[in-house]
Amino acid sequence: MNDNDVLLQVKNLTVTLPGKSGQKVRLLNRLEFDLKAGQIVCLVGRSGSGKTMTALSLVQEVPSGAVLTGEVRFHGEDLLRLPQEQRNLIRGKRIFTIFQNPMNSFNPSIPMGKQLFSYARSYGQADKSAFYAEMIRILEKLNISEPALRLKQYPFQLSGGMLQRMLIGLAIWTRPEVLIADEPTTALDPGIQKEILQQFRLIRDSCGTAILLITHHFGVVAELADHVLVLQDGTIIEQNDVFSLFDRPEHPYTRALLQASYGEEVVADAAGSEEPDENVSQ
Ligand SMILES: Nc1ncnc2c1ncn2[C@@H]1O[C@H](COP(=O)(O)OP(=O)(O)OP(=O)(O)O)[C@@H](O)[C@H]1O
Repeated sequence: MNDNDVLLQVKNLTVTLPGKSGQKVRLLNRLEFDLKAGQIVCLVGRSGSGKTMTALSLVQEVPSGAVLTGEVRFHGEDLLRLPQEQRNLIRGKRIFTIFQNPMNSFNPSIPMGKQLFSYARSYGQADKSAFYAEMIRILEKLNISEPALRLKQYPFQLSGGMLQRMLIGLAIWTRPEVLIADEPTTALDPGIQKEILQQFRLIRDSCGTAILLITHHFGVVAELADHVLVLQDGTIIEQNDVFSLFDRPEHPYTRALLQASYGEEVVADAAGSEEPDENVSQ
């Protein structure tokens, strides 16, 4: 990897909200980092440190009233200054996002397969049966039972964990240049978590996708990350390659995070969080 491989370059990224007494509240403070082709970057930090806000900022989806400044350069072009139409062409296929609540990503009144194919068609996939066959293969790998049936069902008929895997499946089908995933496996059981993380590695290896993965788990970081960003109160207080960060964490906050998760298994978070009933609303 060299500097020419930088796909996404974040400079001075700041998000402010108007506060009660007229003072501005900074939710993100001058973030600077790069995502290179084929690199997995993990973003870690305590709850409320701004991890989700960072992901939202990268695709210009900050809450209403919030002001986003700085630069998010994709192949050198600043997304914050691109016309909406051009941004929309990049978002979705070239930059794919997986957020925590998968229900928000789907239209509740359209069967899963139909909306997945409609997405695929908008990116040039004309052959419906080839698309279904490929999606079914991907969904099987993600441990979705009866994938052909699931594609006929509506989102409300699937559990949250299944919807999340549908979205992850679509990301795998898409082979994006950049994948931004906010705690994508938290709600899933340990075996499935491992498989999904493995799939992320495969996308990276086979397509050179740059992945920004938000996680609470240093076990996941140790297993997947090339580079780590540590966020505290909206500021990146430390970033380093994964080996250096584990060997020589410089900031006391990073050391505290590492200590708190010392001995944690890769999938410890999901232990005991069994996936809910698949046919929630049937
Ligand atoms: N819609 C919103 N409007 C105003 N402030 C918000 C909004 N969403 C988040 N915040 C604030 O932004 C800050 C960062 O929140 P964010 O959700 O990014 O944290 P996080 O690190 O992702 O936390 P968690 O690990 O719990 O998901 C917090 O102070 C939060 O209160």
